[in-house]
Amino acid sequence: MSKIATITLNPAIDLTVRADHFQTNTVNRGQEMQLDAGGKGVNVASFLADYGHASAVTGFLGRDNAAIFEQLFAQKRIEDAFIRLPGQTRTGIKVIDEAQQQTTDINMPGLQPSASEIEQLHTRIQQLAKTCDWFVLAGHLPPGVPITFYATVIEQLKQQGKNIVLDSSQAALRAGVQVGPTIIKPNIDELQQLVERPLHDELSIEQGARQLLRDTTQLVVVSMGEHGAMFVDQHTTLIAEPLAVNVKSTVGAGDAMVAGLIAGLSEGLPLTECARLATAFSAGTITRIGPHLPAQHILREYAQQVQVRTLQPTFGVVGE
Ligand SMILES: Nc1ncnc2c1ncn2[C@@H]1O[C@H](COP(=O)(O)OP(=O)(O)OP(=O)(O)O)[C@@H](O)[C@H]1O
Ligand SMILES: O=P(O)(O)OC[C@@]1(O)O[C@H](CO)[C@@H](O)[C@@H]1O
Repeated sequence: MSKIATITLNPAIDLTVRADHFQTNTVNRGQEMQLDAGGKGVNVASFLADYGHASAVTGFLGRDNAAIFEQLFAQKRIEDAFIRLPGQTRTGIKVIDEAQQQTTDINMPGLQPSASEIEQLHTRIQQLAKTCDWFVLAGHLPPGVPITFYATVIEQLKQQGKNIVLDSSQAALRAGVQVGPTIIKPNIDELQQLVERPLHDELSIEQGARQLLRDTTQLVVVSMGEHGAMFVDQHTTLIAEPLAVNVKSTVGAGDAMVAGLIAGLSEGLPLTECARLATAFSAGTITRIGPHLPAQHILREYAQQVQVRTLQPTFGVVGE
């Protein structure tokens, strides 16, 4: 079975507050509150562990509040290859409103690593490359890290024949996309930023996603929230409809999709089945708070329920 490494330069302790009928500029009353170790790559590793896949995590963790992460890694047998920095990992505020089915995020900038700590991380990634076949590069870069960080790592890992999934945003995503990671997982906002135009319907989203394909980028997965997800490769465009579940929190829904996709691909499943499994992982996490999934047999049942349809691909339309 493939071993997977996730790289999170800017993890977060997610403070989720449920405040139904949440409104800005007024006093809100909360109903429940929970703290979880989070950040995109941490979530991906946590979901993979729930499904029985071994993984390693790296990036930067603040030494002063690392305990919540260390507990998660120990509980789920995730290899902890994080570099410790002085200070505290950022906190991410997540306000969930079950009544209006809304999630509001406030993400802080995070701890700034020094140049030598960034160098240490490059070395750590090279060490992980000795045992891992899949690399997930995920999340916003912290202050002080060059926006070309992901691009540099992708180029190195590609030369070593690794599979790389990129899930980031803004300039770091743009730079990373240019060097051709194996898979890119933008949401609609991120895809719009990349192609610099509004994407209003399935056809325009498909054209935008197809623009990112190249020799080395074999698959673009566009997550579309309550509208499901689009899977675009050289030959096919699939749309996986979301499952009708009772949504508690959508935090980490995209990370679950990345985890499900890798689980499917490393099992050698065809794209349609990968799309089903990825959607099942997302459905499994949005029914709860925190980066956790239901048991494997429930995920497999969910996967069987996911409707996947084919969209007629529009080869060559954009950029002609
Ligand atoms: N309200 C919803 N109802 C049903 N399924 C949902 C809903 N929101 C998200 N999903 C499922 O989760 C998947 C990923 O969601 P989304 O597009 O919100 O990811 P994302 O923006 O990358 O999330 P994050 O960055 O928080 O991980 C969707 O493709 C869909 O299958
Ligand atoms: O600031 P970034 O790195 O873009 O996103 C961070 C974050 O919102 O992503 C995860 C959900 O995907 C959360 O656990 C975490 O707080």
